[in-house]
Amino acid sequence: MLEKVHVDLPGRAYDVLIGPGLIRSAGAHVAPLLSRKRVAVITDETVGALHLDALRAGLDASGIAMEALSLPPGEATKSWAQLERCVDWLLDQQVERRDVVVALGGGVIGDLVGFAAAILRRGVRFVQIPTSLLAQVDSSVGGKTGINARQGKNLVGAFHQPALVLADTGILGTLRPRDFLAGYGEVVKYGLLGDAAFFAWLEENGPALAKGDEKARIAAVRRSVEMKAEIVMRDETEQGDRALLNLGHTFCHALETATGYSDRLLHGEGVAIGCALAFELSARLGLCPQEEPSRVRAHLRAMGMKTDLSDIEGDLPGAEALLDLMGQDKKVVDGRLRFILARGIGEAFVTSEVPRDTVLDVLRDALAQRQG
Ligand SMILES: O=C(O)C(=O)C[C@@H](O)[C@H](O)[C@H](O)COP(=O)(O)O
Repeated sequence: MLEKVHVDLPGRAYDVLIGPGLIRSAGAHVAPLLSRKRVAVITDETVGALHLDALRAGLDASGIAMEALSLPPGEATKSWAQLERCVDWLLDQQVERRDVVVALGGGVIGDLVGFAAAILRRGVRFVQIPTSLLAQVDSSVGGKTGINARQGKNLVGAFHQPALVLADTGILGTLRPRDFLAGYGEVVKYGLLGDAAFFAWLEENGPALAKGDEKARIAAVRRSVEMKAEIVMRDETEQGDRALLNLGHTFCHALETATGYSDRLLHGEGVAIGCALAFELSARLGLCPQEEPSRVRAHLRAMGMKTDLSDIEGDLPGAEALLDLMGQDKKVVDGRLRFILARGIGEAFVTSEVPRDTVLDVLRDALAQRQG
């Protein structure tokens, strides 16, 4: 029942293995990468309590010793302070250039540990063992690593590809429903950006997938990773096409900064809301019929997901302030915002031809609904 997606980057090719039981069999997959039989694992306290013993047993079965560091869970861990802590600990463990660091956790741990590996001794290999749906379908693949800065999300980082990704779908059942659905926001993104048939499949199979249908989960993770791998192989460092993977993220990152990277809004929830706003903006600009954003929203609602700004509790800044936060987006060129818009479901494209006033109108209307 194991699926494999190969990310074929010259000199940095790697496999993404997808299926149940991969943590318990991790040793067999990691062993070929090792020059000595030990690894340094970094995780968070929640994931560590659930999966560290299984990983230790899985490595031990292949004679691999492990040392582990557990960090606090949550987006606030993607910080300078925790980066320093990781690097300091890895140096204390005398991790050498030919060793392998393992990131066991969700997107926060994968991004942070990947960045620590990228700068440790100018680059050490790392293995991603993503434990959230979001990390399995998105952040563990493609080599974007980094931390957040006071000025915005993911503003400090490096491209550093993993040497292997083990996406153990058997453990997705340990996720809180809220975290599972947040990850599903990224799954929907793939259908919206480039595969209308996949989006239609999600409309039909999303509810079963959320309830725990293992076959549907594997199929969704596989298709998402396949789409991500295709785009990353075309454009590893986001000079062009890779920006498509940022659908919904310009809005999302501004909202995450506005809500202080807190529990008020999980990253995947922001992506879902951001995708709905990107489709709304596309319809306002006459790029697609109004039925398209309505269909996007209908699916997110049917899945019980956050869909609109009115689903975010507490205060939000005004439209102008949100637009200012978007100005920190990494896609900005010569001070001009670039958006991922769509001519329809599955037909996204990158453009900087977006009038500021139309974006403000969309934001103002979305904010007005919160009062309504
Ligand atoms: O891998 C990519 O490329 C993506 O844009 C995937 C995003 O879903 C992901 O959240 C990424 O970390 C955001 O990248 P950023 O460059 O906008 O920080």
